[in-house]
Amino acid sequence: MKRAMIVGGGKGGTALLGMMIGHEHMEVVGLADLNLQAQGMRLATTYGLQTSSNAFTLYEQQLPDIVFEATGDEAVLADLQRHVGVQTAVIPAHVCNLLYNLLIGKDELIAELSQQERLYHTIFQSTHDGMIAIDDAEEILLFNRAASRITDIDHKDAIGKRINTVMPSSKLPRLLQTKSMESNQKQTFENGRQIVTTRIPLWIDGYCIGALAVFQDVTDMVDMAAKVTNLESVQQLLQAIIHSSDEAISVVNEEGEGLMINPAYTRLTGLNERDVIGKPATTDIYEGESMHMRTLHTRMPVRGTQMKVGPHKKDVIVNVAPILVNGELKGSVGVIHDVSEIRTLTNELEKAKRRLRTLEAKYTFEDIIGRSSALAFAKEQAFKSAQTPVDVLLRGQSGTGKELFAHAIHNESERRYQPFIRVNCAALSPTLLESELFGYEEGAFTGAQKGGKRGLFEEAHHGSIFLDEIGEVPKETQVKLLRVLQEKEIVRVGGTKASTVNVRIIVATNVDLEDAMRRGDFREDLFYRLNKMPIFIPSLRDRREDIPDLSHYLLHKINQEYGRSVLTISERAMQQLLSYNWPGNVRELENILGRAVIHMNYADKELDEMHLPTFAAVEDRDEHLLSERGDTEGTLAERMAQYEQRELKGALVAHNGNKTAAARRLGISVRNLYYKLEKYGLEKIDLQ
Ligand SMILES: Nc1ncnc2c1ncn2[C@@H]1O[C@H](COP(=O)(O)OP(=O)(O)OP(=O)(O)O)[C@@H](O)[C@H]1O
Repeated sequence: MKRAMIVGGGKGGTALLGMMIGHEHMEVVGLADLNLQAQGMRLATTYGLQTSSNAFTLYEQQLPDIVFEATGDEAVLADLQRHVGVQTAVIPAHVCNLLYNLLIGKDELIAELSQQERLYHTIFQSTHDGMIAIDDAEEILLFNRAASRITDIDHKDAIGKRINTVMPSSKLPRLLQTKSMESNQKQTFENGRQIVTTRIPLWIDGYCIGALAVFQDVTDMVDMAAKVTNLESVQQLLQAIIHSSDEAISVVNEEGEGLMINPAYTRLTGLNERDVIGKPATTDIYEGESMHMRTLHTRMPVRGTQMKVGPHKKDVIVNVAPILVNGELKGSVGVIHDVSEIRTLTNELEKAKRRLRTLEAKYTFEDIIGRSSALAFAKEQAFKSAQTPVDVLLRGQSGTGKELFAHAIHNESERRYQPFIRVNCAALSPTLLESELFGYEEGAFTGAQKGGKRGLFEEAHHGSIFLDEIGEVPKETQVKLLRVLQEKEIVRVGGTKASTVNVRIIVATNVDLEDAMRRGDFREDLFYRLNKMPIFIPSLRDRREDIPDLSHYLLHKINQEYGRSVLTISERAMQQLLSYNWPGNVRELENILGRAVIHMNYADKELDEMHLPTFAAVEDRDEHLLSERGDTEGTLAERMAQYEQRELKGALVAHNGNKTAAARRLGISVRNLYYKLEKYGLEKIDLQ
């Protein structure tokens, strides 16, 4: 064991003395200083050391092997060396100071430390941050409790060891070279703990005497952050999925309070987040019991519940499922499928199918435009009769929409998927009409088809037959019709066997049937049989309030037919349309609008007065034709003939030369009209 003497009894010497007490190779034998401090004195006295204010005297008394100079006063040391040649070592003042401040484990010394120093020590040991200091030889000077906890290394195994032998991954030695601070560096220790550390070079009096690391264990934080980040991204993902869905989705918590909805939900129900989030689902959009609440109570999914939701009472199907996490109820999620569109499409499809099947019955009650009470009454009667098997008589002027009604009745009845056969009784000769309606047996007449032919009544079996212009049916055929109406039986032309047909008969006429009866042209029994369910379709002039709606509807129809895009009708044009008398009813309105659109430029978007014919002129011409009546001389027959000619001309003018329409308006057959025009030389009448 070497005998050591310490020169410098201030803090540095005291600290050095403290370090060496109990050292296995070194025995301190004296402490010399001009100005010995109280702590040094006490420590020396406790351990029975010699103290002196004169280093030479003390040397001579103790004759140590080595003299440590702990104050940095190298002059004293140099003198000693020169005079006695003893081995000396200089402990720089900063090292001494560091030792003094950081010295641990020597309870006696600690007890001597000042209040402030004790406070530093307590903080240093109790701080949650790990602290490791090394000296300029990379040896660990300092290793606090937190450092032990984080590194799993006992401070006793660390103090005094080279840091890399204890902690191979330590970057602290690097600072001795770089001498620059490294803040908030991430590092993973050998035991897997992750830390964030700040490494600080230690400077005293311009010397870098070591390095200090202050670090925190962030392993738990990193784990948590990873979890949080993960959770956040999962939540965002979930939200993105829910938001992009076209199905309306709502999520509630276990209490049934709204947590989340998507835009589709708002679109469907009209409710936004403010109305739903945090609000109880007990008073939600659904009629009756809340599906969410039912699911939360039963913990069972609810599937395929049909409901009507939102301001527009849309048809929806609701599915709700409980949200169970590890068997614990966390809420429920509801998905609402809007099926109204599917319903509409299905209806459209049905309509299309119907059209295909029946070829003819294209219109429904929705296609009958007009809100006037007169039309509404007729529609209501027709609608009601459609629900029953009753045969219907449609009456009204030409062009009022009788055929439209016949279609609508068929399509509203339970026969809608069965045939709808339309027959224009005025367009066929009496014999042809009979064979068409009732069919014929083989050899019934010359040219009759081999094997005979089914009649239209048979074709219409289970469906409806629409006999238009019933007033034109010859009297012989009327008898047969009566039989069908009464017995639902037909006998083919040339046949004897009656066969049953299940047909609803809808007939229409613009002829005054009572008058025809009086004239003997129409059978009374047939009339009364038909008159069970008469429906009168009002003339357009008697429901002028329907003209705007009808005009726009027809304009749209014309646009589609002609590939045009006329959007509006000007105020003045509408006034014109409203003031006209409409002898040709809706058909005439459609014709006039159609002609106007044809004459418009492609760029024109508004139908104006100038596009319409001069109604005044049309009416004047009618007036003129009528006023001529009074001035005419001649016999009754001549005057009758003249009157007839004017009526014929008037009807042709009103219908723009359309002979079928003119004949309809006059209540005569087309054949008859041709005959009369020929008779009066009016075939090439100038309509302008
Ligand atoms: N209320 C209405 N809504 C929409 N379009 C209508 C309406 N009434 C008639 N129309 C249209 O007017 C035209 C004439 O109608 P329809 O052929 O049904 O009349 P009608 O009374 O049967 O005529 P006619 O006695 O000359 O046979 C058709 O193109 C029809 O679509």
